Amino acid sequence: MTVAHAPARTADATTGAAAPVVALRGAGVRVGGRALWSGVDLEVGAGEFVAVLGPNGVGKSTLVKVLLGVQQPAAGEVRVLGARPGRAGARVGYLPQRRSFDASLRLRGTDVVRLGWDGDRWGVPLPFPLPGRWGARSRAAAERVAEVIGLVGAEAYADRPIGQCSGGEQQRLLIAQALVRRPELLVLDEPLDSLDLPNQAAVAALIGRICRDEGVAVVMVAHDVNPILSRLDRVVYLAEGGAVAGRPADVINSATLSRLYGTSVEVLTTSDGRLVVVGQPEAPARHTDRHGNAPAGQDAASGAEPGREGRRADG
Ligand SMILES: Nc1ncnc2c1ncn2[C@@H]1O[C@H](COP(=O)(O)OP(=O)(O)OP(=O)(O)O)[C@@H](O)[C@H]1O
Repeated sequence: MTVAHAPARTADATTGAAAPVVALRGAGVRVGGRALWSGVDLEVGAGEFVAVLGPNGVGKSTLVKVLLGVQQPAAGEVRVLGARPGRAGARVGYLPQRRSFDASLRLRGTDVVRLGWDGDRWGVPLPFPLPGRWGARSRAAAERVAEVIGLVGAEAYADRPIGQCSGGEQQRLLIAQALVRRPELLVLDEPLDSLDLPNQAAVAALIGRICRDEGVAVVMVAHDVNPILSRLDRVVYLAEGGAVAGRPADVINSATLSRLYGTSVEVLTTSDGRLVVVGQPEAPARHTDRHGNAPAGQDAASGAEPGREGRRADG
């Protein structure tokens, strides 16, 4: 895989040698007795931004689970911050896919961010100051919470109940929650999902800034690569049985994707520089739920033959 510049490294827990933030070598995974993807080679250095792309159901969220240590790889080697996945604790921040809050939820944005600091130990923070050492810890937490709320630009609505914040505002607060313990790696599962275009652009810019200015490595599952395309260092494109990783231009092109999927895939560039992938094989039949009740042989969304509809990369 082409690496634009040498990734910054951390010490490997076993060997003591310098190690990238994330390293997958020949990694593969099986769920429910079925191989999802295999042969994934990927290195992510400090401050690098990498997107995980591929059709629905191909195993993007499963790759996230592998990085978090929740899902064991079936093949190859996976290291996160120089250790086996799941060992890095607060050094890894995580934003799960599709979280929504009930409008009547009383928890404020600030409380949600604070849960990222000590929610695993204390639940919702106490509303009164604590004395002594606990007071100092509590003040440090409050300062860090205020700092990350500033970092994501959420000051104006952080004291509002989270359920009354917009989708974009909630997403910024959840990113702040994932950042509050100063992670070196941020793993984001479709953080732009269900946001409108201006909010997609704003949250993408925020994530890019976190990478560049804070030196945090970001691995982000994306349904549409376009909002983040200009900010990415690398992409990993998953397919049933295979994968390809590299710089966006080296991966998201007709020749590479046709080779990966074993069928003719066209990557078109629109006049405003957006990528559209045409002919990418649709997800396996398991994902019929995402396509309504289309008649056999017809896709509900596009009316096209399954797997032949145009879609933005990756879609
Ligand atoms: N524990 C499990 N047992 C059996 N199958 C599973 C399990 N977890 C996930 N799967 C299946 O593995 C496949 C990959 O799931 P995953 O959520 O990783 O895909 P994805 O690429 O993130 O999909 P999407 O784009 O729709 O979010 C799906 O077909 C899913 O149903």
